[in-house]
Amino acid sequence: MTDETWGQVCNELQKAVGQNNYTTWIAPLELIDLEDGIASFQAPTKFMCDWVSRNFAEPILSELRRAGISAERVDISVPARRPMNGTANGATRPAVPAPAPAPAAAAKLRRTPRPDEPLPGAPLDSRFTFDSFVVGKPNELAHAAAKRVAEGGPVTFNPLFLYGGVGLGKTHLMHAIAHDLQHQRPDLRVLYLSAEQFMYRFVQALREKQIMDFKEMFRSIDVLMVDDVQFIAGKDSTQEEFFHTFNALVDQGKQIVISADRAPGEIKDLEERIKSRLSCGLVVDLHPTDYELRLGILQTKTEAYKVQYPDLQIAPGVLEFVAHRITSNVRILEGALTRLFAYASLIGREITMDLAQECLKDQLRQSERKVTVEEIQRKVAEHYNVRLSDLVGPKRLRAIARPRQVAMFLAKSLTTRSLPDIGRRFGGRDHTTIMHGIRKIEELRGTDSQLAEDIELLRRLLES
Ligand SMILES: Nc1ncnc2c1ncn2[C@@H]1O[C@H](COP(=O)(O)OP(=O)(O)OP(=O)(O)O)[C@@H](O)[C@H]1O
Repeated sequence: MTDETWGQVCNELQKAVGQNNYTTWIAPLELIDLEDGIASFQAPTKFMCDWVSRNFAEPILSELRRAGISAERVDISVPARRPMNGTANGATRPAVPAPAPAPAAAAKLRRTPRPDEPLPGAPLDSRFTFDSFVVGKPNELAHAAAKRVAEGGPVTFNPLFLYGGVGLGKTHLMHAIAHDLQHQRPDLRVLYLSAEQFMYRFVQALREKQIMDFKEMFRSIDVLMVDDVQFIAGKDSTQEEFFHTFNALVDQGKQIVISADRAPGEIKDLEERIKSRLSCGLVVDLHPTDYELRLGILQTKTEAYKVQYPDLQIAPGVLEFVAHRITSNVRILEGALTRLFAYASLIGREITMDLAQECLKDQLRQSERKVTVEEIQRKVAEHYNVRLSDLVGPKRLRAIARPRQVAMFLAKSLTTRSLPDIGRRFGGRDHTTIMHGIRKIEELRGTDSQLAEDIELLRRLLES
C-alpha cells in the first residue's frame, strides 16, 4: 500500500471515529506491514495496543477494505523491548519477533509525552450528550450539576461526585460534560477514563519506569473525569497515586468529576482520607428511575427509532406498559425497546401490546417482583423502628398497628400472595383483617403525605 492510500484511509478513519478518537488512538499507530491479509501496526504502549485492538480494529479493517485493500485481520503489537532480567513474568513472546520500527518511529515512541500532547483517555460515546439525556425527578440534580461543570466556568464544587446504581446514566453524563467542553472550551485539556484504566496506566508507568511522565501527564489536565472509582478500593498503591493526583489538581483549581456505584463513605476498602476528599465537593445521587422518567426515555428513544423504521407503528399504551413493567435500569429499558423494534421490523407487524408481551417475555419475567412478605415485614419494622415480633403480633397500639397495615398493603401490592396467605404470615390473622388494613392505608394515603412518602420509599427500597 502506498503512503498516499494509507493517507486516504486515515482521512476516512478520522471521519468514521471522530477527530478526538482519531488523534488519541489512530494517529500514534505505525503501519508496519500488510501481507497475507494481515495489517500489522505498532502502538507506543501495551495499553494503547489493547485498547485499539478491542475498540478500533473493526473501523480500521472496514476503511482498508473500502480503499480496495484486502485485509482480514488487524494485528497490533508494541515494539519489542529488551527484557531487563530475562523474560518478563511468564509473558509469551511472539513466535516471530516484531519488526523493528523505522528510526523516526522509534524516536517518536521513546519521546517523553509533553503536556500539550493528546490525552490517552477512553473514547467518548458520541450518543451520550446532554441532548439525548432525559431529565426527570430522579436525576435532575445530577443533570444540573453536570451542566454547570460543562460550562467550563470557574470551579464551584470540587469534585463533582456522581453516584447511583447500575445503568442510571453516570457515564452518559460524564461523556456529555466532555463533549460540551470539547466544543465550548477547546483550550481545556479534558480527560475521561475509568478508574480501571487509571490503575492500568499507573501500573504500566511503574513497570516501564515512567512514573514521572505519568505524574506530569495527569497534572497537566484541566478537567479530570474518573468513572467507577470504587474499582480502586483495596488497591493500595493505586489509591495512593490517585490521592496525590487528586490533591495536585484540586490545589491548582482544576475540575474533577468522579462517579461510583455508591456514596464515598460507603465504598468499602477505600482509604478514609480519600473518602473525605471525595465528599468535599458536591455529592449527587442518581436515584432509581420512576415511571415518568422511564416513559420519557422510552418516548425519546422511540422518536429516534421512528426515523430508523419509518413504517413501524406502535400502538397506544405499549410504551406505558413497558415503562410500568421494566423497572430495573435504563440500560435494560433501552435493550427492551431495541428488541421490540428489531422484532417488529423483522416480522413486519405493528408493535401491539400482544407483540410486546410475546417479544419481551424474558425481560418481563426477570423484572417480576420477587419480594417476599417476610422481607416487607422486616423493612417496614426497620423503617418505623418497631420490633418484627410486634409487627406480626397481637398488639393494637397505633404506633404498631399503622406500620402493620402499611406492611399488609405492601404485601398485597408487591407480591402475588392471596389475602388468606398474607393473613397467615401476619400471625394467623383473618383475611378480612388484612383487607381492612389495606383499605385503611389506601384511604389515608390520599390525605397523609408523610404516609404516602413512607410507602413510596419502602416500595423503592424493596424493589431495588
Ligand atoms: N436519563 C437518561 N436519558 C437517556 N438515556 C439514559 C438516561 N440514563 C441512562 N441512559 C442510558 O442508559 C444506558 C446506561 O447508562 P450509563 O452507561 O451512563 O450508566 P451508568 O450509570 O454509568 O452505569 P454503570 O455503572 O453500569 O456503568 C446508556 O445507554 C445511557 O445512554
